[in-house]
Order: sequence, then structure tokens, then C-alpha cells
Amino acid sequence: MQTVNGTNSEIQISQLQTHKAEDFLVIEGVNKIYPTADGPYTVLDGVNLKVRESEFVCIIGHSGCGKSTLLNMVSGFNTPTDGVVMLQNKPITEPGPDRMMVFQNYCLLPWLSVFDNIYLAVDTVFPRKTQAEKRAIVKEHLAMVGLTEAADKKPSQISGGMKQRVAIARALSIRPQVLILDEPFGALDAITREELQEELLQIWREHRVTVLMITHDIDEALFLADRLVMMTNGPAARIGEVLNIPFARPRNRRRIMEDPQYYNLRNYALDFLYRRCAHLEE
Ligand SMILES: Nc1ncnc2c1ncn2[C@@H]1O[C@H](COP(=O)(O)OP(=O)(O)OP(=O)(O)O)[C@@H](O)[C@H]1O
Repeated sequence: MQTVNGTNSEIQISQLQTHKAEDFLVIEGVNKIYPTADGPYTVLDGVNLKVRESEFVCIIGHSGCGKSTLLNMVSGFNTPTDGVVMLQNKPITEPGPDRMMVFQNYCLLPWLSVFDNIYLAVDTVFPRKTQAEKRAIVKEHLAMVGLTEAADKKPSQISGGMKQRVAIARALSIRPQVLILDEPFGALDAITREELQEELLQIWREHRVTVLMITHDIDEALFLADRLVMMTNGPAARIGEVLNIPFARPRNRRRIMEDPQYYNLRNYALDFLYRRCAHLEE
């Protein structure tokens, strides 16, 4: 074995670590068939994807192609008909606090305050921590999303953007390894959406959490992701192509939009979604 600046064992260890980092989350040969009144309905057919630790991956595809079905298998709320989804070499068979989901419709408990919505999650996952420790975690995460002042408000008293900040803070407060976002900003106005994208990038940078995010917005994906996974149309959808997004981080929206590569990538993705994914299906 060739050695460079070190012993054989050092190189073997670094190779192992590289291998492990690349195989952090593995989706392998996944098919999903739903039984329906009209017979079996194949939603996903042969989906394979490897996600590195701390990677930010966006998933795009036409409505109904099976994006949520796929991410629900990562969260453990759904299971593949064939194939396997593994996190750090362990098959995912059920939901767990190592994988947290954030949905478009926030899913906050309306009768609890902002503070208590997060506290409930922290208390459930860390029952042995003291009350003071749990309150400190909640405060830290409220501050992270700029909502310290809104701690005592009920969800009905805050805006959609604030609700989504609470949902993100709640998801991160239990320190998941994977953050799964299902169109999290789909219901927000354009300005709030851009603000939250910036905040999400900052949080991701600080927490180094692995992110899987469904979006319908190519610009959002180009701003946020390391890779954009483009799915073919359903039924029997699969991953058509994966686009590497090369922009340096930290990203500046204006700067990347001035980069000629931006429009090449954007046009490439649009072409895939509106022309080639249909062709692939044929
Ligand atoms: N439990 C189920 N039984 C039968 N069919 C289902 C079930 N769940 C989802 N489907 C169907 O599977 C397909 C994929 O649904 P899914 O929600 O995963 O798509 P999606 O790409 O996330 O859609 P959207 O972008 O509109 O949210 C759809 O045709 C849906 O109707």
C-alpha cells in the first residue's frame, strides 16, 4: 500500500472514515407499491441515493411523483416494499429522534405556547435532563431563530414565517442527525421565504446537520443545496439525474445569480423537469 505522510494504518483509517462519510444515509434499490382499489400502484421503482454526512440535498420532481413517499421512508413513517434505507449502516424501520421532519403546514400544537411547543419535544426526547437544562435548550433554539420575544405567544398569534421558525427550532432542539424538510417554505410569501432560506443555511452551517429537503422551486434548491436530486414523473418514478451545485459557501444570493453557471444549471434543471423527465418515462 502506498503511504503519504503517514503510516499504513493512518491511511486505512482515513479511507474508512471517507467511506463512512459518503455512506451516511443510503437509499438502496427502493421500490414502493401501494395497494389500491384498482390494484397495486407502483410509486417508486428502483431509487438509489447516497448522502454524505452534513450534506444539503434538495429533491425536486413533479407533483405526485413520490418525493414525500421517499422522505417518509427516511423518517421511518413509511417503509419500502423492496430495498432498504440505512442511516449509518442501520436499516431505518421506524421514526426516531435522530431524524426530524418539518412540514409545510408547521404542525404546532395550537393550545401550547411557542416555548411549550419546543419544550414538549425536548422533554420527550431528553426525559433525564433537569427542567433547567431543558428550558435552556428551548431558549437557545428560540434565540437561534430570533423568536425569544415570541416565547409566550400561541401559534395563532404569530405569522406563518414565525410558525415555521418554531417548527425548525423544535426539530433542531432534539439534535437530530438528519433534518427532513417537506416543502417547508411553500406556504410563505417570497420575502419571508428568502429570509428563512438564509436562516436555514446559517443554522445548517452551525449545526452541520444533514438536510434532505423537498422543494418545487429550482432557485431555492440552487441557493441551498450541495446536490439537487431530480426525479422522473410517476408512476414508477426514479431518480433521473443528480445535479452538483458548485457555488462556494457561504452563499450570497446576488453573487450566485450573477454567476453564468447559475442560469446554465437552472435551464438544465428546467429542461429536465419539463422535457426530459417525460422522455425518460417513455
Ligand atoms: N397510502 C397511499 N395509498 C395509495 N396511494 C398513495 C398513498 N400515499 C401516496 N399515494 C400516491 O402516491 C403518489 C406519490 O405521492 P407523494 O405524496 O409521495 O408524491 P409527492 O411527489 O410528494 O407529491 P407532491 O409534490 O404533490 O406533494 C401519489 O400519486 C399519491 O396519490
